[in-house]
Amino acid sequence: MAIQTVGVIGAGQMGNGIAHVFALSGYNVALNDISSDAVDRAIGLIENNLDRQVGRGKISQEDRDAAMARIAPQMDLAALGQSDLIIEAATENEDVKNKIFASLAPHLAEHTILTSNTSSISITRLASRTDRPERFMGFHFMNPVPVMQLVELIRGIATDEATYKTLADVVDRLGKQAASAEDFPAFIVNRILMPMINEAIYTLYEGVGSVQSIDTSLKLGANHPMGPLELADFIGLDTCLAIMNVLHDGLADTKYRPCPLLVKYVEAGWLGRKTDRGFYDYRGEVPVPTR
Ligand SMILES: CC(=O)CC(=O)SCCNC(=O)CCNC(=O)[C@H](O)C(C)(C)COP(=O)(O)OP(=O)(O)OC[C@H]1O[C@@H](n2cnc3c(N)ncnc32)[C@H](O)[C@@H]1OP(=O)(O)O
Ligand SMILES: NC(=O)C1=CN([C@@H]2O[C@H](COP(=O)(O)OP(=O)(O)OC[C@H]3O[C@@H](n4cnc5c(N)ncnc54)[C@H](OP(=O)(O)O)[C@@H]3O)[C@@H](O)[C@H]2O)C=CC1
Repeated sequence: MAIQTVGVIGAGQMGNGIAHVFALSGYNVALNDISSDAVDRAIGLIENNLDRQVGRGKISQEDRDAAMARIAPQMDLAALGQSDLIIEAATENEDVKNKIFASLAPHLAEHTILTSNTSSISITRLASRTDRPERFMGFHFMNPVPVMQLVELIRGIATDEATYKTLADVVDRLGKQAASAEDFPAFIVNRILMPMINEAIYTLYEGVGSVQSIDTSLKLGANHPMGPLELADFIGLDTCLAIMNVLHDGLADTKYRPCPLLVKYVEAGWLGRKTDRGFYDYRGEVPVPTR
């Protein structure tokens, strides 16, 4: 099936990046969130990011204008139901995601493909609560979406071949690269990345190194583009904790125990860049370590 219209639910850092790349590739995008402020912020960010791409000669002004014209804010979730493809990119919480899919159910067109950008939650379980597990898939973009090449494709137990093929074609049209992952907790990228980030937080918790020395070590000693604590702040500490909890619960192995310091930061509401404070404080000119 050829996808033309896309509904994106959740206009946070992933939702804005997903809307950006789909619009730039010629898809019509309806962008939804429970908060109209979040949608307004996302549209502003997309404009800035497209402008930067124009400034660096990556895209033309015409491409930028056409992409912006293809993005429509849509506060009515029901109106997304007629889209060819829906990408749920709301908060990493299974209840939130189930409620979104339940609210959408009465409004869906027969052919609509449902996907979730979840970082960790079982696709089979999310799909089983909908009326179309065969047309449901994990569609996992990486942050920042306009820059990162990979999209993980995760089939639930019931996902049909036509759905998989349609999404693989979409990834091609976006100019990105797909990797298939089986439906186990946190799939591939986060199964490997998140325990490393959690271990970096344990390294801080146990006093082995400071925020600065841990990040410098991995940047200069292992050539990572960002240190693990900087990356955790970039992803969002609430999302990191949610992923560790899914790994811990789903694989029942203590090696996935979330670091108590990560829990404390989330309890404080210090969620990283999105709240201006996490392992770094971003409120000044330059980020300052908080430990
Ligand atoms: C949690 C999950 O479920 C899965 C995940 O996503 S895990 C997270 C995966 N992501 C990562 O690991 C990111 C690691 N970090 C990086 O790769 C790099 O630090 C980075 C690409 C984010 C920034 O790179 P940098 O060299 O420090 O910065 P900079 O030169 O300013 O940016 C490089 C490019 O990215 C663009 N960019 C940077 N941040 C951006 C953002 N938030 N949105 C859009 N574009 C962005 C810049 O415009 C620039 O584009 P051009 O090459 O077209 O000029
Ligand atoms: N951060 C990352 O690096 C990556 C995240 N992901 C996944 O993408 C998803 C989104 O993450 P991210 O963008 O970082 O999160 P954010 O916290 O930046 O954004 C989530 C957005 O979803 C909104 N939201 C919450 N509930 C609903 C709802 N019922 N209907 C519509 N919108 C809702 C939130 O609104 P409010 O703030 O008002 O609650 C917020 O605007 C998660 O599943 C996450 O695991 C995947 C890859 C990378």
